[in-house]
Amino acid sequence: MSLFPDITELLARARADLRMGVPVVLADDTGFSVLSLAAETLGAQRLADLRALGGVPVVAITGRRAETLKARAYDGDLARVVIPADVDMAWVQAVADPSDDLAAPMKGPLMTERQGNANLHRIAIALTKSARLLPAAVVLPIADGRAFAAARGLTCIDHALAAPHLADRSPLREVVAARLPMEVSEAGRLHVFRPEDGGEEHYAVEIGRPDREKPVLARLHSACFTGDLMGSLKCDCGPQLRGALAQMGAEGAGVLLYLNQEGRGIGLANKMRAYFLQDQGFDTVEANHRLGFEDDERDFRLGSDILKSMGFKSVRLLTNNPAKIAMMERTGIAVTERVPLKVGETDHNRGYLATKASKSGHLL
Ligand SMILES: Nc1nc2c(ncn2[C@@H]2O[C@H](COP(=O)(O)OP(=O)(O)OP(=O)(O)O)[C@@H](O)[C@H]2O)c(=O)[nH]1
Ligand SMILES: [Zn+2]
Repeated sequence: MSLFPDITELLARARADLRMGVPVVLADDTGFSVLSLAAETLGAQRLADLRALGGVPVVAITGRRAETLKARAYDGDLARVVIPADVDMAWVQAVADPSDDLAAPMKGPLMTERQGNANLHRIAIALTKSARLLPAAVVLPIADGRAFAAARGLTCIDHALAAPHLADRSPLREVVAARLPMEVSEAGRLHVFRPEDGGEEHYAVEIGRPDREKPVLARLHSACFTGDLMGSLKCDCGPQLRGALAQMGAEGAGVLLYLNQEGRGIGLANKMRAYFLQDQGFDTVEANHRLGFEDDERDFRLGSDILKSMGFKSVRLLTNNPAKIAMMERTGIAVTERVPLKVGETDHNRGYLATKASKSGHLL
């Protein structure tokens, strides 16, 4: 029945709910269900109301965050930290947010759950990540979640339907393309791609009319508000963006994908949290881990999705990142040449570039 929202639509709704601080219900096929809220947007009243339901609420955090907090992650990739009855909102937020880890370390040991199934907690964390919030969810088991959700107008997510969607990217559709004369080339065109799941749109800037049968000069650029637009000296994104476009203009052909994966896929707010940690002495990778993220949360497969839908089969890829080359090759876009893109080293980003080379395998 097409007048009911499908799982993609329900997930989009759940992301919006979590960003606003509204709970969502997660349910599996065994009759187990939980109420889940994003730790970042949890309000004091909702915590009190959650407690009034009875049972033991936990904060589900990633294994990365658990490592920093020295909490035992019995589920491997995540830990279920019990919320003691006598703590307040600030405690929950300190579990999720590393900003005060050094100034006001949490008094441990944190108790983590070992029994039971963490599948719904895993979905809860994945939802907070895809909502670009801190990767931490307050989770409480409830009886008959589907009826609970229906009675309160809450979004209810079915585990079996949601799991494959959260692990994969959503199909993209080209919405529009139009001529865009630019400084580097008057023969520019901007294409806008929209995912089915209500997520971020991505763009392709096509320069000239590249031959689809030959390798095209291409760049997969990830959004960096601070570097691309503000002239930040902390990274090399702005010069890379302009350098890539200039080279395409000079050659008369190329395609630059502008992927809205700000902060290597963690969003601008989390990237700024990472910058706050970097000012405390952590490097770019350590900062991501302390927040509970992996080094790089981007999905480059959508780059090959866009290139293929534009008719390209092979690329000369402007990059220093071997992961991008590997992902293109694995997803059916041949990389005939790596074109190095070394521009914009400053006193401020020298350490950042060195960390990317030593920890993330970037080519110098
Ligand atoms: N989380 C996090 N993201 C950052 C930081 N500095 C820059 N970024 C983001 O990193 C991404 C940079 O991506 P790219 O320019 O594609 O860089 P790359 O993966 O190094 O690959 P190439 O530039 O192709 O060699 C952008 O999304 C930036 O917003 C940081 O310190 N932390
Ligand atoms: Zn940047």
